[in-house]
Amino acid sequence: MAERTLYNKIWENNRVAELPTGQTQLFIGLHMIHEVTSPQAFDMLRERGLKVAYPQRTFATMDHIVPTHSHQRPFADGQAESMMQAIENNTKDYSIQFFNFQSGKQGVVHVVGPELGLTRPGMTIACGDSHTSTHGAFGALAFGIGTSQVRDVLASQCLAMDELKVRRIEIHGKLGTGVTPKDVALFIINRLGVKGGIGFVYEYAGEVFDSMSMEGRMTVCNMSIEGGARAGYVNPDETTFAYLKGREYAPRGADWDKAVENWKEYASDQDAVYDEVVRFHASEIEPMVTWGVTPGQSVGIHQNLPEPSAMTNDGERRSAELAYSHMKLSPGQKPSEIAIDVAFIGSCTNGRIEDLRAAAEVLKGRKVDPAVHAFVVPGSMQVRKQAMDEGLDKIFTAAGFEWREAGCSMCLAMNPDQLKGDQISASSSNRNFIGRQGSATGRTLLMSPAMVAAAACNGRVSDIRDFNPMGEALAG
Ligand SMILES: CC(C)[C@H](C(=O)O)[C@@H](O)C(=O)O
Ligand code: SF4
Repeated sequence: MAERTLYNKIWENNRVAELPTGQTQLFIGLHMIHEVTSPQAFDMLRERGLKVAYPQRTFATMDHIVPTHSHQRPFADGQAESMMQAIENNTKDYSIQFFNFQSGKQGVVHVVGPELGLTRPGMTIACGDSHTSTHGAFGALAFGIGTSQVRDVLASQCLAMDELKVRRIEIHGKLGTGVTPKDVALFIINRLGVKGGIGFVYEYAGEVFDSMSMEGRMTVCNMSIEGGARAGYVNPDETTFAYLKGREYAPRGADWDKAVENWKEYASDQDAVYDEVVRFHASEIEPMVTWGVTPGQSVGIHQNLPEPSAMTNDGERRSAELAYSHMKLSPGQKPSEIAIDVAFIGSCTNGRIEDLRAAAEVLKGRKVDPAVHAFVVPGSMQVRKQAMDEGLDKIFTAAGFEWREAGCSMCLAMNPDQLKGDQISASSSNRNFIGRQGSATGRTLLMSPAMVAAAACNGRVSDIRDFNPMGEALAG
């Protein structure tokens, strides 16, 4: 038998049955829900008189619609308030643990699961949200599902799934100064395409991932879906175990040692067989910024924006032309010529403590350009608290950033945080689709949190490497 990947092992371990459709019935170890994709799923359960099969395996939070100026109830927006009430009632009726404001644990679902130690190696994880791939950073098999599948998981703790192929993406060497996991994610998508991962799970490997923090691995796994992959993972290692140790839901005492031994077994075998292997070198990766309307339309900070006429692929060229007309940018421009109106730091891609630390490091002793509206939205209440314990909130506010409550905020703008007109944002989020940040003509530039901070201070897209940590721009 061929040696197995982590994907093969988790799949086989959780296989319940082969279905007549050719799909596999897969057991789901952890199910997370939020207020947007769960209400109809509960309605469907009620209509059929079904119970939740394993309520102790589902955990709820709310994130998308939460206002970030204040968590004060009732919310000013009646629709947001009623979505909030729906999740309160549903979790109560079906005895599901709900991380509400009072718990101090509310936040973006993909920040909350890992930080509470709910996300663990070797698990199958599902959530009605495309960025569920984030949890793969722990060596879990985690995928986003639709509302009818949320119903299926609630009712049976199982999903009918098609088998996926595995592409191993190796990045060798060491990342240069100022090059972050976000740049790695944008680089991979740029090279392999926004549809390149369709039908695949991505296994991220090589020195770059071996030496990456859990926060960084989460950033990269989070964006697997932006490259078309249904899921992405990093094999569990000592970094994974160190992150999990002592977390609220992580095993303790003798159970901990047993769990670690078991988790190690899930890592892909040395000679595992992959459907594809792709290799890059870290030295190819620069700080990245998107210029278009897909996360694949990006350049290194010192490259000029590309010429559509030079693109040999028709679809790519048309997409670039559309992007230029929406973005009001031109081929050949330099990223540093793009002025910004809004700076947003947050989201399940880059709203964790390390992201906030990296941005605060840039902002120490600096001021936001007066023309820029800058705000930071911690990914969860726990991230927010930790940041305040470290004094990061003071650095942000002294620089001119607003310090907000936890939520999805302007990542998706299903709340009052929205671009106006054709404003341009420098954003640490994951999608730059047309209309994504609340205005049909709004424009989004994706980049790392440190790059957002730098852009906020300069009023335009900037190379993070031109800043030193002491608050002065480096000469030259
Ligand atoms: C609202 C939700 C279904 C959606 C998703 O699935 O990803 C959102 O989180 C997003 O980032 O676009
Ligand atoms: S932060 Fe953004 S990407 Fe993440 S779940 Fe919320 S809306 Fe989706």
